[in-house]
Amino acid sequence: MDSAIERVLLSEEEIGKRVKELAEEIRNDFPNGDLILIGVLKGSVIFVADLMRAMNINVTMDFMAVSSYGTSSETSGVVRILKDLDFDIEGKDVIIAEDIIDTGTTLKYLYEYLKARNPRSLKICCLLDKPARRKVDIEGDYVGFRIPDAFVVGYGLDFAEKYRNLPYIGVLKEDVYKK
Ligand SMILES: O=P(O)(O)OC[C@H]1O[C@H](OP(=O)(O)OP(=O)(O)O)[C@H](O)[C@@H]1O
Ligand code: HPA
Ligand SMILES: [Mg+2]
Repeated sequence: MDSAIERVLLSEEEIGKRVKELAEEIRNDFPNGDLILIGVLKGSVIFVADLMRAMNINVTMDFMAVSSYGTSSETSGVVRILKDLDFDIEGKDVIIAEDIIDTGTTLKYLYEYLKARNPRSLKICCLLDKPARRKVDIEGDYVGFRIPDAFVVGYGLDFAEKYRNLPYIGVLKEDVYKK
């Protein structure tokens, strides 16, 4: 285990199993496929890659880049769009795939922003949900795990751009981010 990690919250096996279940839930809701899966850079990259391969239906992948955390462990509350979609989503079935809903600031902003482009349907799929920290009213339609209020890294999630490549999700030691 990496020395910056206090404890493993979700093992590689637990994550893999749950991602497959989420993919199946989505496939059951959209059996004809033709979905657009929108990943939110960079945290969702590993989740999106695993989720779409487990779905077994036609999906198109696109990414948006927004940033509110920068290199900190606290959200700035201001969401900036750094990269917009490559495709038009009007009349399409769209799922936003996120690694985590924490305060909800990022997803709330993104949801309203994409809704205004008139997709046929717009759903939220998030691997992790930290309800204790929520500041705005937003819920995932497909939620992997509800987790306690701790700063977590791994499986795409970073602290100051590090630890994204850990295969598990772990709680970061406090002295690493409170220094
Ligand atoms: O619910 P919130 O409080 O808004 O937090 C969740 C968002 O914050 C993180 O992104 P970050 O801005 O760190 O970018 P990254 O994905 O590149 O790490 C995370 O990946 C989510 O997108
Ligand atoms: O717990 C977290 N870990 C990493 N990035 C995050 N962005 C919001 N919450 C988190
Ligand atoms: Mg981050």
